[in-house]
Amino acid sequence: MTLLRVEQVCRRFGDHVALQDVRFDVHPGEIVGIIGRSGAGKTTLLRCLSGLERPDSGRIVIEGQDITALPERRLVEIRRRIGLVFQHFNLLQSRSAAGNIALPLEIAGMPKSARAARVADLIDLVGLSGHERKRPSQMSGGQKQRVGIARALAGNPALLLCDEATSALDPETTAAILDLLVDINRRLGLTILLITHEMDVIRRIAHRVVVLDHGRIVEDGPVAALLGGASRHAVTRAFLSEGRPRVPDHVVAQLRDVSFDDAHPVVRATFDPNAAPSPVLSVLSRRFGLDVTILQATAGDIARRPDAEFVLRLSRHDGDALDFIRQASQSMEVLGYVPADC
Ligand SMILES: Nc1ncnc2c1ncn2[C@@H]1O[C@H](COP(=O)(O)OP(=O)(O)OP(=O)(O)O)[C@@H](O)[C@H]1O
Repeated sequence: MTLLRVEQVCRRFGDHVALQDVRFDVHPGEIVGIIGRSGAGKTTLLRCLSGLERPDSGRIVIEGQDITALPERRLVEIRRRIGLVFQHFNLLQSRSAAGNIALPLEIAGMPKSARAARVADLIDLVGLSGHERKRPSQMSGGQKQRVGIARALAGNPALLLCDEATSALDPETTAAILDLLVDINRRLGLTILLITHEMDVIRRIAHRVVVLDHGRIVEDGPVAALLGGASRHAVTRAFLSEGRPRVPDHVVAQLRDVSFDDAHPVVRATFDPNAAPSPVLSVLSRRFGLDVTILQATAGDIARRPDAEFVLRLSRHDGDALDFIRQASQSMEVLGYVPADC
């Protein structure tokens, strides 16, 4: 079953094409990240998905309803099925945390007692107990975003659309808000679509990533597969290289694409610590007679699965040894070759 289907969506502003033939599906319970550089069309897509803007052509089908064909009056009902979380929270300064969360319920005409109970549940869900009476000016960025998320969840949406929801937050608060989104996804089975320009956000919580570039989708696939080296597009590779172990500058300066006499291959390999352990480095040394230098290493978290990534320099080119690393690792790529004295 598909919760959201985007079919051949196009949107132009004068001569400028902001979205071109955009198509993807989102299934119930998925966390999908849409990533793109500035001007890629993310905001335009989000505005189309939330019914704030109509595409020039194509269809956007939410729970079987084509929202591009609906009159404004019916669109209001569909918008209730979508919760929106904003980068700058968009809270009413004159209202408390509880008052902000209650607002969509008031607008929907929910009776006062039911409203109070629902708000109390939401405050609890987003971890804001004890802060319900605070005004936005008395809250931290993370607390304000928790209010924003609770308000978006108030109407029991089928889909949560997050527009750069953590871009205004520091790294620690970002991690806490992303943890909250994962928790909500797991506990409520809620489908989440994140719009971001930060690969780290995708890496941490998304199941699938859609890469948008110049208004077109250039990649759509499981996060683990793309991080594992399945990506083909330069824009995706540029995003993926963010936050990965940096190849030392003196190595980059001497890195060549093709092998040469006495060349030392430089290899990037990712290992899953949950997989059966394998003494990779000592096998390379004993079986293949290679010296292995660790140039960089990092331990991370890909879509909640631990991983470890290394940049290694081998003492000589050996096709069988490279095949061995490929088989022993989750993903492996030869970055290039450096001279012996590098
Ligand atoms: N109302 C508009 N009128 C004219 N051009 C627009 C309008 N809205 C967006 N655009 C253009 O469409 C393109 C996509 O813009 P959009 O805001 O969707 O990109 P974005 O990926 O969200 O960028 P950012 O990350 O910088 O917010 C840009 O070139 C932008 O200048």
